Amino acid sequence: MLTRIDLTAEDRDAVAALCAEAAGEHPAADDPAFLREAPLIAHRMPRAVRAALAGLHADDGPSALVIGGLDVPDEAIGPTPSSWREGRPVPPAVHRLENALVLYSSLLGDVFGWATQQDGRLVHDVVPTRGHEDEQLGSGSTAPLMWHTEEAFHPYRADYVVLMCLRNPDGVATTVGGFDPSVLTEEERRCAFEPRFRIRPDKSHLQAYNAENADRHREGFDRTEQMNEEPDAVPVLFGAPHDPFLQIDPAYMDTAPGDEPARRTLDRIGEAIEGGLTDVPLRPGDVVFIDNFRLVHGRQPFKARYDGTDRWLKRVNVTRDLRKSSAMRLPDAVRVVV
Ligand SMILES: O=C(O)CCC(=O)C(=O)O
Ligand SMILES: [Fe+2]
Repeated sequence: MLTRIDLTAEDRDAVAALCAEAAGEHPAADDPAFLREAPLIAHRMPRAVRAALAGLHADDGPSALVIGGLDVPDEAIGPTPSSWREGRPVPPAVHRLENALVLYSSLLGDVFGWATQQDGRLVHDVVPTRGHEDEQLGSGSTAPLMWHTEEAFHPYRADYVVLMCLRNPDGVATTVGGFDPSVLTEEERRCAFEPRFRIRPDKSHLQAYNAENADRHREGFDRTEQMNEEPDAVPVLFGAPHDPFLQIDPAYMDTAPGDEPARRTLDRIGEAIEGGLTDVPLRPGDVVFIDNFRLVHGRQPFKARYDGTDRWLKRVNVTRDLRKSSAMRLPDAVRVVV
């Protein structure tokens, strides 16, 4: 399910040099000119990095990859922000690490964001936030974050979710799991491929969690509201019957009232996933790439400290084809899906 490579000392220096060079030329990791150039710069990444990401992209082996070994200077990155809204301006050491995240990611596809999440930012902060402890959100803590497909509700969800660890003092694990369709009966398999399931947006896409750009992104909030009130019926499995893709988020999902076979099928898939979850405790400098069509992910519970030393991840969404969402993007923000 998961492979891991660690940068050699030489490769670590090479990656750091590219990130520093880019930081000298572009003001931020989400700067449009940097994003435009990132695939080109990434051609100069060490061969081991390019080979590992090409392997994931080929889609014929393990569906998650950890690239470890980036240097994270704990002092220089500053305190863990208390929410995704904080942490600006980005300290130079964090800017360079965000560059690494974008450069790695651009070897897989196009980095993009959501108008309705973290105010349309492309590089997200995943940090525990006061008041969210028991929420099914990246900013939760005491409650386990139930495994899910990222943006399972959305037709243009990421092909890959990429998480970079800056800090994780208690070794809290990200969970990763896949699904083996052979556990289903023929009838259940047919049911899973039929549009009998409804997936709602998670709370991070609600306007209340995104106050600042509410007007600019009105269309996006209206659409998510609509998806929340009247979710389309979708299948839970799609693609090749013998090797299906998965869209599932049990915490935000149901079946039509009275559709017992669909309920049973969903439960069966859920049990199988649950039984095969793997803990991936990220260390500072680890970047995990998760194939969001094949694997689900979540997080073990933990106790937040709220003292600037908390667990801190950076997250980007990557699509293999930004064009497919063109009808749902803002004209002046080509990488933001509304
Ligand atoms: O905190 C984690 O390890 C995962 C959180 C998560 O699900 C996400 O950021 O999409
Ligand atoms: Fe997630």
